[in-house]
Amino acid sequence: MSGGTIRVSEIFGPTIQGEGALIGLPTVFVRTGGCDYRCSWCDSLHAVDSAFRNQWIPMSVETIWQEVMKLSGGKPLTVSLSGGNPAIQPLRPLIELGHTQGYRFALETQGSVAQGWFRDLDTLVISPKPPSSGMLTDWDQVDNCLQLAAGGPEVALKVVVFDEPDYAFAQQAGQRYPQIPLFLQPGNHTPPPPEDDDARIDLDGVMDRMHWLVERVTADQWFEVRVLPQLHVLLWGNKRGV
Ligand SMILES: C[S@@+](CC[C@H](N)C(=O)[O-])C[C@H]1O[C@@H](n2cnc3c(N)ncnc32)[C@H](O)[C@@H]1O
Ligand SMILES: Nc1nc2[nH]cc(C(=O)O)c2c(=O)[nH]1
Ligand code: SF4
Ligand SMILES: [Mg+2]
Repeated sequence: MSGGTIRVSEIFGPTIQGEGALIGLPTVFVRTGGCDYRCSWCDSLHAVDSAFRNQWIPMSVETIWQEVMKLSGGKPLTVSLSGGNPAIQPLRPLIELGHTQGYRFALETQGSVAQGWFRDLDTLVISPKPPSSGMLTDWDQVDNCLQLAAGGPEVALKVVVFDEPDYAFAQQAGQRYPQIPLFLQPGNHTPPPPEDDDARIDLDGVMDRMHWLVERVTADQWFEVRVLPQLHVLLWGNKRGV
């Protein structure tokens, strides 16, 4: 066994990456269990809420890798590491193993925990949490994440926006990191678990927020930002495993 075990909520795919910088790219997801945050609107509570802890399996790197290989048919692709907060798991050995076989790794995190192995990633997406989440962003930690990633992965920022205060927060993020591509993503209202498979998100609300966001950034002549919906949410709602 190489390294410690990783707490896994689910492994699924291939599907397409539905969000941000890699939108549309075929990918296999490894979703880790456990998060140091609890956002009011988290759409992945099954990987956050300790009520689901019994569904998080401690897996060896080898077992995870077998599953990724099976799902991808052994053909290298980008593995998306999400959660929960994947940054609290010992992921370095998994990334090292996958790289030896030509796979790439994109990791999604809120930027609250920085790891030395961020530099080994191919893509790092930091998604600082706006006021509507109820969480407080520690920008020093986001800085640490970016410092540890320097010279390594492509980095992008992604901010979920539900309302005007969230939009102002996103503008601050853009001003703080003018060199880093910034993606704005309208929030969705997901019904809480155990509803999953067919649970309907408020698609009309998502579309309204998307329209509003486009109007907002164009009226502000904010021409550096990118506005994208969650493509997988438009296609499948909050269904798991896609
Ligand atoms: C479930 S999180 C897991 C990774 C990490 N904990 C994070 O928040 O970046 C993956 C992405 O989904 C976004 N997200 C979570 N709930 C959402 C919602 N209700 N609407 C839109 N995006 C959401 C997060 O902001 C993050 O960018
Ligand atoms: N297709 C697809 N794209 C995604 N992008 C981010 C996701 C996530 O939940 O982290 C996600 C997800 O769950 N599915
Ligand atoms: S940080 Fe990410 S996984 Fe954790 S509660 Fe917030 S959106 Fe959910
Ligand atoms: Mg999701």
